[in-house]
Amino acid sequence: MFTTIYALATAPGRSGVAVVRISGPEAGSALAALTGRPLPAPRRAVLTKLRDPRSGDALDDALVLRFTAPASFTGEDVVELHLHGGRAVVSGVIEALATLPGLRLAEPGEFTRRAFENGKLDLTEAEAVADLIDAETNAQRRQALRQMGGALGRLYDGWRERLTRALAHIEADIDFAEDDLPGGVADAVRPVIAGLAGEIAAHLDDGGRGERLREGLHIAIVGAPNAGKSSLLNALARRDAAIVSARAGTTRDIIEVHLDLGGYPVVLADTAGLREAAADEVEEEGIRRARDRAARADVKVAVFDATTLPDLDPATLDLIDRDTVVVFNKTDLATATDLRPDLSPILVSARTGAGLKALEEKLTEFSADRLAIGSAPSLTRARHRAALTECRESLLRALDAPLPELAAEDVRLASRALGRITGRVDVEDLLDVIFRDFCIGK
Ligand SMILES: Nc1nc2c(c(=O)[nH]1)N(C=O)[C@@H](CNc1ccc(C(=O)N[C@@H](CCC(=O)O)C(=O)O)cc1)CN2
Ligand SMILES: Nc1nc2c(ncn2[C@@H]2O[C@H](COP(=O)(O)OP(=O)(O)OP(=O)(O)O)[C@@H](O)[C@H]2O)c(=O)[nH]1
Ligand SMILES: [Mg+2]
Repeated sequence: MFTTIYALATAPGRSGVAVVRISGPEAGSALAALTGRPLPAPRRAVLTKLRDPRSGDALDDALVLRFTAPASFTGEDVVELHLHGGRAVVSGVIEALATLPGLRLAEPGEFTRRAFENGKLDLTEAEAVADLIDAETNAQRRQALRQMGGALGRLYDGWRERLTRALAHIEADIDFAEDDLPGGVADAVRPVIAGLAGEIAAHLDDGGRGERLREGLHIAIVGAPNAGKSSLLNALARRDAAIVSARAGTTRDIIEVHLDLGGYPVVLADTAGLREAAADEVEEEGIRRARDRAARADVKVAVFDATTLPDLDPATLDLIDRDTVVVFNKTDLATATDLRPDLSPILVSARTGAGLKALEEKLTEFSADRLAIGSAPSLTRARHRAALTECRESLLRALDAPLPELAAEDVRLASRALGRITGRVDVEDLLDVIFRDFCIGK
């Protein structure tokens, strides 16, 4: 039914070891063609010479490993070639595989897609494989591992089972009722549906933490020109990411750096200094982008120049809300910094590094507050959120339905919405979109 696919599973380029993975019915014969020997026992690594089957040219002394269907990652016959990670070794092996009948290069995510299609993983677990590969911080890794272990899928499958039973109840009522049906859903089923609608609402009302943990918390640095925003970004990033100069209006484009704050992923953005009289239309556009980023950020760092105290830039003051950390910068130059305790400013010097640790701690606190996940699994994608919202709406409609037949149809829709998240029902149209974002070889 499936062709046999192959791809480099490790990162491209020169490396210590490179792994080429082959999956499908011809995986074993491909291995035999490269070694010219009988197949090794499954799940046993064997050191062997690989040769180009046409020329007999030596390709590598490799460690090879095979898995037999269905006991493999994809559920198919799988062969792994653990090669010396030289470019010519890898390209030689890939070219040799290309000449074998019934084999073709895998598309991004195709191994994992096959694992899904062979029932090894549900869709949330497959998505978690991609998330684990993309995980850059401990908290992201923990969330991905939990989902890959099936926690989210089990939650949704459990809900779906409850709906299946509720549906059976409603259908029995329809079958056995006398001519005069009482309207709507029977009293026995009502609390089941209402209860589930409530659980889904609570699950949805998580402040988007699972999704944010995947994407990273967006923090925008805002303030007047020359306040030291770019200097602060560089100090927090510990590299020279943004241009710093004594001229007001230096930064125009948004400069992003990725930080790991106590295991939480953060996308920190430097923005153009806010002022009324922009020097030109380029700076004007920069300020527009700065305001836009500030509006969309999860958290803002409002930077003020402490040397101008007690004057504080009004445009920056305007942006302060409960998601804002106030920073007084250039405290190495300022004399009076004990003003405006109402703003709880963090006193820093981007130049000397004073106060940066306190700022990092404050931002870590914000990140933990916005991103920390509890013991229950969180939804991690807009796709999950949309399906759950649809599910809940169908359940609420079922409760209001004037006829049991209509209620049954709404419960069916609700159940299908859940089934689409885990990939139990009609997902064909979704799969291309989901697996497109995977790495090649995964
Ligand atoms: N060399 C190598 N390392 C790897 C992978 C791989 O494919 N190859 N993985 C790939 O992502 C991950 C491990 N994931 C795997 C998941 C399932 C099976 C597997 O053989 N499953 C069988 C048998 C289960 C068992 O023995 O308990 C099965 O599910 O039936 C293998 C690897 C990470 N490390
Ligand atoms: N003494 C002192 N100077 C600083 C400090 N932080 C920044 N500066 C200086 O202030 C000037 C402006 O710094 P930038 O980081 O470019 O300021 P900015 O807020 O990014 O400015 P724009 O991009 O124009 O909005 C530069 O000359 C910096 O060296 C500080 O903590 N102490
Ligand atoms: Mg700047």
